Amino acid sequence: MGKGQHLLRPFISLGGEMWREGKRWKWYRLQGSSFTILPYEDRDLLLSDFASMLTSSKRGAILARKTQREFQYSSHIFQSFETEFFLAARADAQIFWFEAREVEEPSRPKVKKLLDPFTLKLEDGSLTRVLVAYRFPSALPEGILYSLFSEVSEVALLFREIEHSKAVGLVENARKRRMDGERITEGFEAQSLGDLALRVLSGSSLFEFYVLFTLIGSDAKELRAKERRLKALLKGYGMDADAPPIQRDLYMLNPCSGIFCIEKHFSDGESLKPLFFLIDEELHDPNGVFLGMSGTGSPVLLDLWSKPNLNFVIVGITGSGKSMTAKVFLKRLREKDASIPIVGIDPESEYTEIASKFGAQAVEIKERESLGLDPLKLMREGAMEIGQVSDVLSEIYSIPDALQGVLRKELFMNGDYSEDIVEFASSVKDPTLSRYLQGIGAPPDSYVYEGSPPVLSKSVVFGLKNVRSKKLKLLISALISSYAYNKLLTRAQKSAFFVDEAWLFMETPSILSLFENIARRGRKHGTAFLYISQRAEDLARSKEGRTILEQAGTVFLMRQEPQGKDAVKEIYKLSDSEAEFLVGAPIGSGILKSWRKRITLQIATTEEELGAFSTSLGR
Ligand SMILES: Nc1ncnc2c1ncn2[C@@H]1O[C@H](COP(=O)(O)OP(=O)(O)OP(=O)(O)O)[C@@H](O)[C@H]1O
Repeated sequence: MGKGQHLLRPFISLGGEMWREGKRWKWYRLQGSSFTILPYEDRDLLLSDFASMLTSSKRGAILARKTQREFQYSSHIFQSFETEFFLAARADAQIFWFEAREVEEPSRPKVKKLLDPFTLKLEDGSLTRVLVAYRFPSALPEGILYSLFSEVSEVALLFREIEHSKAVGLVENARKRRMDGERITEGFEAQSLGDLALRVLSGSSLFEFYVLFTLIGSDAKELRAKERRLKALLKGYGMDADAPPIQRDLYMLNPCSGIFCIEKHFSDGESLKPLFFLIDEELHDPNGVFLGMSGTGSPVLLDLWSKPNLNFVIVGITGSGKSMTAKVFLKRLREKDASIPIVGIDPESEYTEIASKFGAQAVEIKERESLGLDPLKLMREGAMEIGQVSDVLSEIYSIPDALQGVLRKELFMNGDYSEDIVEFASSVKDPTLSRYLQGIGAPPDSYVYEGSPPVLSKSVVFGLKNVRSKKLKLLISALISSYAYNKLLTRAQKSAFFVDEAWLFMETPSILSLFENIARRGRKHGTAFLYISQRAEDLARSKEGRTILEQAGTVFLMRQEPQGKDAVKEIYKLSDSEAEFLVGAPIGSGILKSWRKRITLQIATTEEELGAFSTSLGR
């Protein structure tokens, strides 16, 4: 379209008033949220807040601004985007939505000159063009404006409440004219007029509103390309926008230039809900560990200790990037604070090779090696409770329910009189129970119990790949985690305990519940519990597994099997599209849910990390 035609557009009209009434504005910074991946009920709440904020502000502007930033981790620079949201409202309005915080008017580069009627040159040398939406379809998908951020540097919604008596007159008039078959020119096409009239007549506020898009380019070519792409995007939604020749005013969020104003559009608060755009995916815990980039390109910083619950669950199919996530997290955690001890249970010995990267000692456990993990001694040291010892032994030695009470009683009565668990097993009076416990005194199990336990320095990862028997793997994991937790973590102020391949334990509820117990006690000692697993759907089937999944303050959901997605969908109340997203999630990405926040996340690794932390298969 030739530029001259802009002047003929019907959306500049005469009769403007000053929009911004001098200096009686207050600016607020508003908090965005990851609207698009929230459950429907949470979205509805946000939309209602949005409508309430408009109604209470009465007149103002909501502004979203995207800035490209460089984010540095170590010596690596990552390109990131930050979206900031502002509200300009009348000084007497009470604003408390979206964590509104009063701020100075956000500074922007000043206009240097008008290059042509549709292009501004800014002080920083960039070129700017402000487009105004002049056609809206009768139904808009929610969050639409947010989807335009790929092209647009700023989105602004200017709104002004129409005095009620005037509003009633306006909608009545428009309705009459429509009934008379007259063309509606005043922007009522955004919603069904009948509904709007009803709502306005029953007391809803009517707003005059404008939607502005600010494009910024380093030169005319880039600006033109952005404008073309934006218009194409808008067309897809049945919207049109163009640049009117009052660019200086529009840049200052003023829809009028002297007596010229851009064409008015009207809506009530309810119908403005789809224009909600306070959307970003940000998780910036102060002092958090850098994990990667959110879906909106913002760096994600996670501080587990700032959450009311320190558990961190990472679930995804094999190869989705779970261990990479855990390794990167642990390494960067230690870089931030070298005093944090880490204990890890590593059934496939994936971490032992690289344990030094997060300052941990690697203990590779072999099957016929004295480990000194005597449950009686652990009990005496306070690392395990009688109930836990009895549950673990019952499961490992397949003791029938009827005899479990007997075992517990024996432990209670005679535990203290036996030197060690082998002696205890041979002194058990009940002959049937005694038969079940025979394995305790014979190899290979006896190796687990005899000798002295490993001397542990500050942090340790136990690799269990060489323990082939699943039963022994489970037994050793249970005992060694209790031992190490008690030795290393209970005295620290902050610590981390991780279990990879946690699905291995799903058939042994006693061990899961031991972990769960560590997680629960961990809160008191500041122990962050990382629980890394495939097969979330299988885990969710056991009571203990489900508790761990449900109660984690932070969860990273990575790629899921099509047939397995339903469990995570149900537990974490995911929408259909989120569940679908997880089925196709690329390596290293997924949905991170941390306390009240929910974002999509791509784990960012440096070359060095990728090289060091990839499994041989991955490499
Ligand atoms: N964020 C990432 N960026 C790039 N590549 C990655 C990322 N995460 C993982 N990978 C690659 O994918 C491979 C598999 O990842 P990883 O071992 O973490 O998967 P996993 O989910 O733990 O699998 P398993 O359950 O089999 O242990 C890695 O070896 C690495 O090469």
